[in-house]
Amino acid sequence: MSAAPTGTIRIGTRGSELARTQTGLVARELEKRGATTELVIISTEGDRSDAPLASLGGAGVFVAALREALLDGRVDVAVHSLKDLPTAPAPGLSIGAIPKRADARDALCARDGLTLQTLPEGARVGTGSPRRVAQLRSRRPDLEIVDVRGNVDTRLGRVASGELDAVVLAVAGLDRIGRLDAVSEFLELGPWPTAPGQGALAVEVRAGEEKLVSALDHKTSRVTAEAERRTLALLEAGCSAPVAAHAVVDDGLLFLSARVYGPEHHITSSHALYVSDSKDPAGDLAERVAKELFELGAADLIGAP
Ligand SMILES: NCc1[nH]cc(CCC(=O)O)c1CC(=O)O
Repeated sequence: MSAAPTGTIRIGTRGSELARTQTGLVARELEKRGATTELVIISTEGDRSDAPLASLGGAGVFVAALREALLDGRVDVAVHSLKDLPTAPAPGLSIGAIPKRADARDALCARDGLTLQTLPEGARVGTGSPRRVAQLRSRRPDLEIVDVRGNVDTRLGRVASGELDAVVLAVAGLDRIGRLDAVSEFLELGPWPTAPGQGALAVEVRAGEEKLVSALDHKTSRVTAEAERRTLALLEAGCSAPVAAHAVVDDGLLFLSARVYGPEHHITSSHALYVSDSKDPAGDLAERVAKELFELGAADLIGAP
């Protein structure tokens, strides 16, 4: 592979439509600020294989190939969906920017405009996420939940073909690929909190090269996403754990609510603190919330089969 022309920022992306669109958004923002960019598509084991994700080593396979390309110097920037990034820091790499976050909600995409309430008894609903499975079970124990994976378009196609009655997807992803038309019900974050970091992008660079992208960083998006992800890390739960979290900043106050789902019930903890009262508001708040979740029995729920 030849070196990039001087001054061109090479941005690595997965090949899916959603990934390319997300990367395009970041490229455009960098170009607005005077950079020249080039998209480099990195195909990953997760994209090439139909094997169950868990057998490939989890969602981390999508991330690992991009990180290798960064560390090898094949690309200068990698764009990830923040919720797909493991919470452990990657040696030699750094999240240089978390741009302004999109809608963090999930949506039901059902045939004929059906909602969670109006889906017929025993309807077939597709999702691959243990959190979404737990949420569906708690709202509608009668539904038949079908394990699905693949790109957003593939999942929507299984509803269009009649194989499934509905799928649950992130609003942010649907919006980015122009498929909000498929939504039959927006699921509000109070009753239906979503994955830590959902709706946010992570712009990763080699450590020390943060300046390349730091202009794209959005403070509020970073502190809220970080509070949610720090909670996940403290719970020692991975990206496939049935954990939901939602943080907002309002009038200088950072609110964080996190929920852990078990087979029979869920537990929730919510706290708030003034951002200006702490050197590490996201970390401090996450600690309070995680501590309370442990007191409520989180360890048993996360360990439950
Ligand atoms: N796990 C796949 C994934 N990773 C990021 C998004 C959507 C975009 C986002 O949440 O930022 C999706 C699809 C989905 O969950 O519907």
